[in-house]
Amino acid sequence: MDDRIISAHLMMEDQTVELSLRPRYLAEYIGQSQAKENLKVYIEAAKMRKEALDHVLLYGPPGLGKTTLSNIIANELGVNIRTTSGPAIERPGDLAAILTNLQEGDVLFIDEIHRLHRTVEEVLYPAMEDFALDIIIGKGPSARSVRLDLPSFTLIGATTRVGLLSAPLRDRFGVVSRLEFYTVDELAYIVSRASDILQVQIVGEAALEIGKRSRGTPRIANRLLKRVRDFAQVKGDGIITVDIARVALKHIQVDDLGLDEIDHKMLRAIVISFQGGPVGLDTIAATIGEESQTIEDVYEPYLLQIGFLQRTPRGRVITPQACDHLGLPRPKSAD
Ligand SMILES: Nc1ncnc2c1ncn2[C@@H]1O[C@H](COP(=O)(O)OP(=O)(O)OP(=O)(O)O)[C@@H](O)[C@H]1O
Repeated sequence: MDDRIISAHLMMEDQTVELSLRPRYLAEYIGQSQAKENLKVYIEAAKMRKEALDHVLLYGPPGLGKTTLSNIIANELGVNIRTTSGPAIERPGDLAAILTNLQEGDVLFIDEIHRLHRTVEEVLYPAMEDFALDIIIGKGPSARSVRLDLPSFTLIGATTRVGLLSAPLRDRFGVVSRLEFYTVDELAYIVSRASDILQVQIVGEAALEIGKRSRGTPRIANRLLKRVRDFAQVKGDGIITVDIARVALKHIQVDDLGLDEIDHKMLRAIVISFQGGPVGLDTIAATIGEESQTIEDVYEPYLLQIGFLQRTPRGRVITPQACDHLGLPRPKSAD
């Protein structure tokens, strides 16, 4: 179970708070200017033409706001959104039931779309292309295919692993947007906005401090804010000052770049046990007792982004910056 404070995965405790913090309009959605500007134009154009928006694929590490953006798109279009996920649609019939219940122009949001079963994916192709459902009636030689018209709709697919999408599925998305890690200033803004909604007073510098340690990820920023708020209430007078923020973050063991004990353990293992690498992902995973996939999807992207790890064909290699941050001597491979 992935229950680290700096996990970008959605946790039970996040759910109620996330709902209240979720921006509802593009104007409230901070950052991601490239994706946002383009979507603004496409949404406007679809509304002018009174047509469904082209299908949209959103990809990037977890917690960057794919679900939030999908809800905003539906909201801006003034249509309903139906939310499901790749693994939840077990059979073609399940997808057919969802598709036939959509109304003209609706958004169908499929999270983790890379996990759709092949047989389900095949139902999606004509649905995306022609807004039609091909149903096979009967069995054996007398079987025949009947085409059923569907209302026009927008499929929004979200994935953390775009490389796992089959080419025919990927090709059917007219709009493909990669969500990027957020800057510290953007995260500080998200923290300030969330504090307003939660009615907690926070000073600008404290919001920046939380932003710096949120691994470029709004979900983590909001979670850290909640923990820091607790400290401000119990150890202070309820106001989040920079000192309170620092004390709280120290207590919850998130360092000034947002790394926790497991990140430290992993990076240290690469330096000490594997002389800085290259070392294979599975070996790292076995050494620190985490799943390779979790490391690859959730933790590693940020370490790559801040230049602490490099991916080479022979495995992961530590960088001089990472050694300096950990206070360890640079191995030969890192120089
Ligand atoms: N651009 C943004 N501006 C303000 N808040 C944001 C933004 N993006 C995300 N958030 C906040 O972060 C939380 C997590 O976002 P969201 O659930 O959309 O992430 P996600 O990328 O869909 O994650 P997952 O990959 O787990 O589905 C939201 O509840 C919202 O409060």
